[in-house]
Amino acid sequence: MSDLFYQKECSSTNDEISQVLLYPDSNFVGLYTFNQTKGRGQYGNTWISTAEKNLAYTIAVKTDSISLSDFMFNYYTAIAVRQYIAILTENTVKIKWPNDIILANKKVAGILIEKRKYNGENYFLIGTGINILQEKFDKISNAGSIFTQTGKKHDLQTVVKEFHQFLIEKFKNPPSEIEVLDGFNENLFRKDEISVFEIEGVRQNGIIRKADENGKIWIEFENGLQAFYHKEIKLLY
Ligand SMILES: O=C(O)CCCC[C@@H]1SC[C@@H]2NC(=O)N[C@@H]21
Repeated sequence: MSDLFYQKECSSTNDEISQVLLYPDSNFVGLYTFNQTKGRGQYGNTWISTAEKNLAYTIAVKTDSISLSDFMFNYYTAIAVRQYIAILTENTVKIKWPNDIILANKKVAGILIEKRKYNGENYFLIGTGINILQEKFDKISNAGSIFTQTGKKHDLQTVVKEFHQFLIEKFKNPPSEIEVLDGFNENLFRKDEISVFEIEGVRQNGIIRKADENGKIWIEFENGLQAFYHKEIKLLY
């Protein structure tokens, strides 16, 4: 059964989705709110969102319905969210490795993928926060919303319904791993451009060349190519 549930207020859609995964055959079930009070980001960070301005959404997908490796599924999710926001905004949208969604140089969406077992079934919980109408952001943050970046105000209910259908379609029809990797690299933020990175507190210029099938990013420095895992390197932008 694929359904979409709404909660007026919710701690975290990734945590509360268990309440709506009622049957062993539940798959592609979504839960959303516009008022998430304990949003979680990657690596134990918090995800803070202004009430009634942004979308917090989680879709539960059975792991055995996905043929991609975890790294590739992570990339594929970023590709799908990127594509949806590009279609919605009619703008260029990029993926900042490993899975932040960038519109006009600001992060407008973040993705948190977790694996959990409910009713004896293993699920990917794909949580996406999309900043849609929020007007003000911390000046030093790299965050923005679709509104701050395009000047357009989208209807939250319309967006979530379209987004849910879009993701179901994508997850039911995943392409090959080669296509995922190519699609990811085609939309990689700051690929082939000189950027500033921070490695163990030291700043260095380098050029992003590619993301690989093991989840690493390859960056060219003066002394050659080097590969990094997430958190080993920070792109300053
Ligand atoms: O960029 C990140 O660190 C990931 C942020 C993910 C936020 C979304 S909002 C919906 C879902 N529920 C959560 O608590 N987190 C994810």
